[in-house]
Amino acid sequence: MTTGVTVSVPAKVNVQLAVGPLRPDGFHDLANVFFAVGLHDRVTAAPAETLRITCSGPGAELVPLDEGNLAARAAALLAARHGHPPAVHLHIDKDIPVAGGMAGGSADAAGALLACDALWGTGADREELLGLAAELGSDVPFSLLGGAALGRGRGERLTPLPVAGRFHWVFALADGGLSTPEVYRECDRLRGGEPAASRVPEPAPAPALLAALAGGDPAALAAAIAASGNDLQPAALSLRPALRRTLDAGLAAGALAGIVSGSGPTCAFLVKDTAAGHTLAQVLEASGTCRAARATTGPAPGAHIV
Ligand SMILES: C[C@@](CO)(OP(=O)(O)O)[C@H](O)COP(=O)(O)OP(=O)(O)OC[C@H]1O[C@@H](n2ccc(N)nc2=O)[C@H](O)[C@@H]1O
Ligand SMILES: Nc1ncnc2c1ncn2[C@@H]1O[C@H](COP(=O)(O)OP(=O)(O)O)[C@@H](O)[C@H]1O
Repeated sequence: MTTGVTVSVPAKVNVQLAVGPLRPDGFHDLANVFFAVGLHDRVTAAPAETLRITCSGPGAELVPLDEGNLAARAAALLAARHGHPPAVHLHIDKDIPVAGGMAGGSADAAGALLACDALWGTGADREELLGLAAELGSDVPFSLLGGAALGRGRGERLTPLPVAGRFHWVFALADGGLSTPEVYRECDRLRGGEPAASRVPEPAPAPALLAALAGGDPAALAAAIAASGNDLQPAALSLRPALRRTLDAGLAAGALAGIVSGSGPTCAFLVKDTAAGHTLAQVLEASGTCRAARATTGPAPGAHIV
């Protein structure tokens, strides 16, 4: 008897996020260098009469349990495409910070696609799942893929990137989230508003950053992050000035690089090894500039059945 299918899905950090002009459809063209890390949500799909969502873990109370939940939308989309009734109980066990700039909702959507496909036997291939993922959100395809990848377009057109070895990270989790559309709007405002925000040059990945990933060189990656960085960081800092203190605390404690993760407010710090990660996490927690700090590594594999 099938009791349920559980899928594990990683969080991401954007080691480079170059944001281009505001497009007429309200999105921005990106050069988005995604990197999957070892914080995971687990999505379990179990047989049910209707579509039902439950959620546990830190921040679960912030996750919508209605049809607005990205995992519910994923299940409904897959069901509709295959003429299957959208009947499933999805349980989300969260470890990815909610509204933290680490693609937690996208992870849950990717997890729901894979788990429902297995539970229902819809037999969607990789290409179909990636297409459905792109309909659900710009970051959802990468949650399926994992590893490291360059996202073009609004972030959904992926090219896998080679990475040598493992990179060590510490994530400083913040109290409260930031809204992704608000951060993009603030980015446009800081650029001088329309039409100036539409005249920004086309975004491009930094060759030195891609070489540092491929070479497995943390010092070179740190230099490339400092040089190319995250175009949404000024907007996140403008909306949440306290993040400056978090970044300063991590850098003062010896991190190789510090960067706001995507639209924030999580801050990501690159460190040289496991020991440095544990020390930095302790120092950050003691600094009072974050709610909690987590040391982990990447690249992590994309959504997979466990
Ligand atoms: C900023 C990033 C970086 O990876 O992630 P987060 O930090 O939110 O996790 C992504 O671009 C977030 O992608 P995702 O969260 O999937 O966004 P979507 O649901 O597709 O879009 C939400 C809203 O964000 C804005 N948006 C998103 C993507 C993009 N390339 N340009 C945009 O302007 C639009 O206002 C859009 O209506
Ligand atoms: N399964 C889900 N998990 C988390 N948030 C979700 C989910 N479905 C919808 N949301 C909504 O998406 C918003 C963005 O959450 P999330 O994807 O965690 O952050 P981010 O876009 O910063 O990476 C949340 O505030 C929440 O209202």
